[in-house]
Amino acid sequence: MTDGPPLAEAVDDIADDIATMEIRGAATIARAAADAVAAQARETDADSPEAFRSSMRSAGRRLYDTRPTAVSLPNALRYTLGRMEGDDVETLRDSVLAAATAFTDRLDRAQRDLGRVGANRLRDGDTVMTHCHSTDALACVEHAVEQGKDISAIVKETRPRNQGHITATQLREMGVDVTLVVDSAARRYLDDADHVLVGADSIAADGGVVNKIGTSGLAVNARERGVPIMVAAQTIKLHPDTLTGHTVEIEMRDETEVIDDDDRAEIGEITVENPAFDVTPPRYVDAIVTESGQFPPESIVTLMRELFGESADRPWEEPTSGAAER
Ligand SMILES: O=P(O)(O)OC[C@H]1O[C@H](OP(=O)(O)O)[C@H](O)[C@@H]1O
Repeated sequence: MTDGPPLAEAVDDIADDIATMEIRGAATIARAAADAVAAQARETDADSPEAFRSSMRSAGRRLYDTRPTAVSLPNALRYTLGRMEGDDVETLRDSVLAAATAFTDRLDRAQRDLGRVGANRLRDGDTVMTHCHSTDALACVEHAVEQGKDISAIVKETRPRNQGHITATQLREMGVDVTLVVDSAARRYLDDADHVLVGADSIAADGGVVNKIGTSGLAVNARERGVPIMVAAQTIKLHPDTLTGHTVEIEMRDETEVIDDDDRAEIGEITVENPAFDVTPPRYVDAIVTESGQFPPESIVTLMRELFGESADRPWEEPTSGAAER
């Protein structure tokens, strides 16, 4: 719970579901955040413009504090809260609802357009190796299949939460042949792969790709084997804070995702670490596929500047004292 203006039930529910990963995947999180913002705008009983703005910021902070790594979440808040305008409650409410709808429409369009670009990199008969579960990455395969290409997949299970099982299920629904392997078998099976295809939770200004833990090791092995590494990431994955030198916070998740309490007790005193993400340096990435085309990682900064300028707003934060409220 957050101190401050009351939150719509949907905001608390969605925030809890993001934190516990009932809702997961960067694009899905962004959509859920926009839905939560819309619910707050609809349901708040704020009766003055100031109270309305404060209530929306409060919802934004509750959502922002759930998971730290996927920038799609703050970018969803930037888009929806950043377009809040008006001098009365009804106009403010309408502006937020319109922004939330526009944002989710853009998400759908971006993933479709990105899928079309990514599919062009896949040839008939190709095999992709996947890591974790990414809707952006799967959009590329789906589009290639729709083009009539025969695509196979080697799917890494992706410990500790086994999101590879979701990938395998969805690829089968597309009619793709799937071979599921444990993470440690990846190098052995890279010889059978034509591409490594992964998503991203955040992309830094230097082209570094923040994605599920294990991506960087996979990329290094793929480079050594000569297998190209393709990252599918719509532009809401671009992390504007990195333009000004900030680093991306890597989420550390609960130890019980790695080992249950009984097994742990049996082993004796140990330290357990569970980072959810790692950073793949740009030199191991061949292409970042976005809805605006594909980019070598080193030039992604140009796109980032175009979209965000030089700095990133934080419209969920309280204005500093003395600053005029927009
Ligand atoms: O936006 P889409 O492409 O669906 O997902 C992007 C990324 O989000 C996931 O994180 P988590 O499972 O939420 O920790 C994975 O790391 C995946 O590559």
